Amino acid sequence: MHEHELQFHIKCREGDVGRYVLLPGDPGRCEFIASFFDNPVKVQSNREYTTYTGTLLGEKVSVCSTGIGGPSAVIAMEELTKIGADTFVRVGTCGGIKLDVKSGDVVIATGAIRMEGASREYAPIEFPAVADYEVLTALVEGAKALGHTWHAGVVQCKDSFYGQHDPARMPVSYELQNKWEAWKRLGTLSSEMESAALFTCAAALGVRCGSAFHVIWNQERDAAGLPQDESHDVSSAVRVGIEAVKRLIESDRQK
Ligand SMILES: O=P(O)(O)O[C@H]1O[C@H](CO)[C@@H](O)[C@H]1O
Ligand SMILES: O=c1cc[nH]c(=O)[nH]1
Repeated sequence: MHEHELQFHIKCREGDVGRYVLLPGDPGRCEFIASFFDNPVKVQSNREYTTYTGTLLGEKVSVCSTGIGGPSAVIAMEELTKIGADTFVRVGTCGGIKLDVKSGDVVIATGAIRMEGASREYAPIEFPAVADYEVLTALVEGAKALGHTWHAGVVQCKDSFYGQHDPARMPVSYELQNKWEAWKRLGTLSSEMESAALFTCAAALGVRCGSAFHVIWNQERDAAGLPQDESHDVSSAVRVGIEAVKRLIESDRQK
């Protein structure tokens, strides 16, 4: 499929999106993210993929939702790359694992555990799913500038949301629970679903990708009997993502 052609899933073509694209999972988050752009326009909506384009600092930027999980996320990345995007910032939600990661905090992924399927079709399992250094740095600088409570480190990705939340119910509980214990001992910050596939796909395509998340809750704090809220306001993570894109635009202009 060529760049001038309408892409099969996102239904966008060359010219519809900017070089910089924010990638939320939830299509319902796109309008809010686009409200930070100048002159945002809804470009398309098909399946889980809703796309808006506008500008930041005079540069064309877009937001495109990816749905839940690695398979649909890498379809978005593949098709957006074909029509000119080369820098991706996932803005998602996650559940905390490390005890000091609390509801309402922002987590920035330095790398992602590949306990999912899509990345295995891009790289052997020995290849690490890591964030692009420039995007990662921009996200950390953005979080610091905005004064949010943030953490940077490894996140875990999986394909089954309920395998994370109710592992004992699964016939493979012996595997899920033992691995979860390992992620805890290894200091893993939180769990989400798309970054491992996106980071690995980005490496295969030669594009840049990083991720920032709003922490909804922390099941390990619950298990430890620690105080715990549940927060669904994703605006801090979105602002960190927008701030990072602005920083990337500025630093790319210096190159
Ligand atoms: O809020 P989003 O970006 O969808 O991210 C997280 O939320 C979904 C699960 O509820 C998964 O997509 C997970 O990665
Ligand atoms: O606990 C959570 C919260 C958001 N997304 C996940 O995958 N897990």
